Amino acid sequence: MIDIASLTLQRQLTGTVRQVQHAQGLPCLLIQRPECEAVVSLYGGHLLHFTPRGQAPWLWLSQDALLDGQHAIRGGIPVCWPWFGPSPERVGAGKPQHGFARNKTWQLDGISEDADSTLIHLSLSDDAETLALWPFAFELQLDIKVGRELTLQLTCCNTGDQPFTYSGALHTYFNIAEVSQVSLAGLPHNYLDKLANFAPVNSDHFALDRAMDRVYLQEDARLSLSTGHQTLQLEHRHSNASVVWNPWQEGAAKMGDFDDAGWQHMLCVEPAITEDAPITVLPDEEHSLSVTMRA
Ligand SMILES: O=P(O)(O)OC[C@H]1O[C@@H](O)[C@H](O)[C@@H](O)[C@@H]1O
Repeated sequence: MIDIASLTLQRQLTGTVRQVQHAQGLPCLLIQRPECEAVVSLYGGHLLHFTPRGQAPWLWLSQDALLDGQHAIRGGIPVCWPWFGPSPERVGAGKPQHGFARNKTWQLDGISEDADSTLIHLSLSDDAETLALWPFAFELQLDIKVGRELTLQLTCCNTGDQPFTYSGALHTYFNIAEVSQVSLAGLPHNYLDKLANFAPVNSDHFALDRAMDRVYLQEDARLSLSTGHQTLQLEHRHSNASVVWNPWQEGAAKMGDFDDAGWQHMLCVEPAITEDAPITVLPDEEHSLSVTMRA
């Protein structure tokens, strides 16, 4: 979890939002409200931390996460866009896993506050670097609403004159008390097992007792996740899959930014648009992927 004491105050932006800098250099927004506390990194448009008052943090962040603004951040909610997973054929081989949005610095467009929530508006547009990876003009908007509950809405607008096709995910790392205490309800009985070359598997029981990297094909999932700290209701919108991932001990050990004990305290449950059914956005049109989480 992020240490709020490692954030240096730079500027009070509104009654509930301060611009801060993490000790490793990352520019962030610290949101403190009577209902909750949250930290958003402008690098990646990345929610690092969300804790409703009186509860355990909802999100896991690796103790070894690289918060230097040069590397994708291990934990929180990375934005995977404009593709999910390895670069697909239509994009060309050898491009960054999960797209480029998580490795770009986003712009703060505005902050709206009301009696029970704060809404952070971020955006990212094409530039020479993104056009070299993916030759389309776009504006990507991320609205993060924090209060007693949490909503993220990722909207991509086609600002060019060619249609584009995308996949993506809000790659949420949940903070769990202990792997054996996790339950996840609302999944279909079939999934594609990425650890077995996407083999279809039929199973009516979910237990977090091994490495998993699963694609549950389901539109607009309604899931109930018991983390051992609390039970969260997850409402995915305009997604076609829920991706469930835990690398387990061996997998985590291969990742330099994954702390040794971390795999026992995290589970990713990700609203995703997968390459099975990517979305095409016409010029001047837009598409949104979103999630709401409530205890
Ligand atoms: O290490 P990365 O690029 O952040 O990806 C982490 C994981 O993200 C998951 O969403 C994928 O299903 C996994 O296959 C992948 O290993």
